[in-house]
Amino acid sequence: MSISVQNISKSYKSIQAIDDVSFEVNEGELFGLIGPDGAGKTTIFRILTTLLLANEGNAKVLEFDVKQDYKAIRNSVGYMPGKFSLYQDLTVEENLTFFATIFGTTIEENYDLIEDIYVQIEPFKKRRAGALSGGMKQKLALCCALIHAPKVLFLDEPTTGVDPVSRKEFWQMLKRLQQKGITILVSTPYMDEASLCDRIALIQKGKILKIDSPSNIISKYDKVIYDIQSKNTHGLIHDLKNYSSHYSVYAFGEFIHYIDTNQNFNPNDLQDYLQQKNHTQIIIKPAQTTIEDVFMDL
Ligand SMILES: Nc1ncnc2c1ncn2[C@@H]1O[C@H](COP(=O)(O)OP(=O)(O)OP(=O)(O)O)[C@@H](O)[C@H]1O
Repeated sequence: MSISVQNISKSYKSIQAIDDVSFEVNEGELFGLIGPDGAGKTTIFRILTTLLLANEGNAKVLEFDVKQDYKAIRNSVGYMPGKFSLYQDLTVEENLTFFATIFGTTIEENYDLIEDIYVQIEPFKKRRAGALSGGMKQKLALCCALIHAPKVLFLDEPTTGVDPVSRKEFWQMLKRLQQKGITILVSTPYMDEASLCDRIALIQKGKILKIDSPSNIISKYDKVIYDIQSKNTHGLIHDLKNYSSHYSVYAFGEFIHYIDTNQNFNPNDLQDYLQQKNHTQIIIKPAQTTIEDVFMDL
């Protein structure tokens, strides 16, 4: 077991940031904390990286206790905080040297671990970190978190504000790091990234609502979702919400996702209803369930 969290709670004055959270991350696993802003993800990261004490519960990282063994944890984990963690006025190279030095190592010593990532930013090594693009900042921050060869890597919303191509590349990098034996706990508000993790915890309002592999979470979802479209999207949402047997209606990409309460739901009846409401170019077809759909129904 690389990470073990047992019944952790934390409040900031009257705000209950996390409430009785428990989960475990296996050695070498890529585990995702998936949830919207304010769900409590950063609080969990800060407790596990020994920057914040929980009010209740216990947590261990690499068998070290977050309270008693905080020094050992700090030496053996890498942390990439959500908010930009680099020194904006230092260059790429200076930032990396700084992080290597505080961990008593050098860039050369662990270069093989960061090489894949560093070669992409090396052409800009004399540029100040503050003048890098979002994707490049993210790669540099990852290099800095890796420079002391941590066994566990904590990545808090590493892809927030990063363009889709860089996001994709970033996840490919994470997979390669995982193959090198690093355990990774990553958080993201992007539901499409959830499917790239081995297991995920869906978290909302400080509580973990589900923990499983993305495929199990989807296959255990027992409702049938329909993709619905018509020429008048705004009116469609309104009319679907007024359909007497509707269960849920929400925009999903170019379609509306619709779930009916009736087990014997007949799409033709809904088609007739929408035609009566003067909708045209109506499409009703079964949709693929996604993690986002499961989340919407929690
Ligand atoms: N220092 C603090 N003082 C008071 N409230 C806080 C503090 N830090 C976090 N909170 C509150 O605790 C809750 C959980 O915040 P947290 O930052 O852990 O969530 P998050 O899932 O990481 O979201 P975000 O991406 O917005 O940071 C939120 O309601 C937040 O407003």
